[in-house]
Amino acid sequence: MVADMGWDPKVWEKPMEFKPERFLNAADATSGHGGGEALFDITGRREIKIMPFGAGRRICPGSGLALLHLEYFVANLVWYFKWTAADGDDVDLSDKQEFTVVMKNPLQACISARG
Ligand code: HEM
Repeated sequence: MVADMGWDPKVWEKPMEFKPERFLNAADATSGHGGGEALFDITGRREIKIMPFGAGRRICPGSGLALLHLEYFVANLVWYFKWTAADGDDVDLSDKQEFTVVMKNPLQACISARG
């Protein structure tokens, strides 16, 4: 059901396309209000288009900490390593049923330390 939300073309433009820029301009995504117009709201206060932390009274109380931590973590990975796609890499986001549902052809990244 949560996955169906993410694939709903009435909610997301070209939902199956990898378009991380759809989440840009979302400075107030966690608070649901504040500066800038958010393209989405993960708190479910205004609308529910995506709910990685649940919604309502039992929403994850650690979401603020988690988002801060993840931003720091990803920023460090970008800062310390050079990222390139593996030769002949062809990402296919379609479902493949294994023990869990996985990507048919996941991204294979080559990383090397920045000099
Ligand atoms: C990326 C990281 C995280 C994700 C995706 C996540 C996601 C979730 C989800 C989906 C729920 C269930 C919400 C519901 O029942 O509607 C939840 C609950 C909860 N999370 Fe997180 N969480 C994350 C990190 C954290 C962190 C860092 C903490 C604490 C420091 C935390 C503490 C909790 C607690 C205590 C609950 C239970 C809330 C309740 O039942 O009232 N979570 N989380």
